[in-house]
Amino acid sequence: MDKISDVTIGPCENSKFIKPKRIHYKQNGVAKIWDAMKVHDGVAILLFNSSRKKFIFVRQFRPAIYIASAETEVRDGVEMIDTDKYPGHLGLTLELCAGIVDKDQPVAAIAKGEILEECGYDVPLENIRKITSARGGVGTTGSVLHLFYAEVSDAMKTGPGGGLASEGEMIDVVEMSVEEGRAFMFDESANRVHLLIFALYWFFGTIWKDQS
Ligand SMILES: Nc1ncnc2c1ncn2[C@@H]1O[C@H](COP(=O)(O)OP(=O)(O)O[C@H]2O[C@H](CO)[C@@H](O)[C@H](O)[C@H]2O)[C@@H](O)[C@H]1O
Repeated sequence: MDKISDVTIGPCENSKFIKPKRIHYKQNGVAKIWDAMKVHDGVAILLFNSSRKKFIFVRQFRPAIYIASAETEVRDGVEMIDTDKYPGHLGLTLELCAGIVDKDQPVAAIAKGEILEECGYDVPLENIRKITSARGGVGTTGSVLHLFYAEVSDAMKTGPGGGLASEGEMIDVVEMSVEEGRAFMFDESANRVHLLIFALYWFFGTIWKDQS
C-alpha cells in the first residue's frame, strides 16, 4: 500500500475531478480576483459495527497528502519527489469511508454504495442516518460534504471491501475500539481529517452518551 515509487509531477489538464478557475469579480465596486477549483461534492460515513463495538475506518494512500508532506525537486527538467527522502507512508491517511457525488443518485444511496465498495457491508438505507452537511475548502473549492452515521453488524458483511479494483483503488479497512477512537481524535501522529474528528465528537455526544 505505501510502496510508492517513480513520483513525477506535471500540469493538470482536462481533469475529470478538478477544474481550476480564476474568478474575476467586483465587491462593493472594488475589482478582485480569486483562484478556486470546481470539484465534486462528497459523502462521508462514520461506521460503527455494533456486533463488536468497533469503529470502521479506511486507510489509503492519498497523493495530495503525500505531496503536501514532501518537497519536490527538478531532475533532468522533470519535477519529481525523491521517495528515499520522502517515503510513501507520508501519504497514508486514516479516514471515514467516503466518496464523491458523481452519480445522479440521492446522496444516501451513494453513501450506501461506498460502504459496500470500501468496507464490504451491505447496509440497509434506513440504517444510514444523516448527521449534517458542511462546506469544505472555503478558500479553494467550497464543495459540500454530506456526513452520515451508519450502524452495521457482522451479519451485513458480504464482502472484503477494499475499493473497486477496476478503478485501481487500494483501501485497507481499519477497526478501532471505542476507546481507541476517543484517543484518535487527538492523535496528531496519524494523517486524519477534520470531519472524522467532528464525527467522533458527534458520536460521543449523541450515540455513546448514555453508554459511557
Ligand atoms: N482528484 C482525483 N484525481 C484522480 N482520480 C480521482 C480523484 N478523485 C477521485 N478519483 C478517482 O475516483 C475514484 C472514486 O473516488 P471515490 O468516490 O471513492 O472517492 P474517494 O474515496 O477517493 O474520496 C473522495 O471523496 C471524498 C468525499 O468527498 C473526499 O474527502 C476526498 O478528498 C475525495 O478524494 C478514485 O478511486 C479515483 O480513481
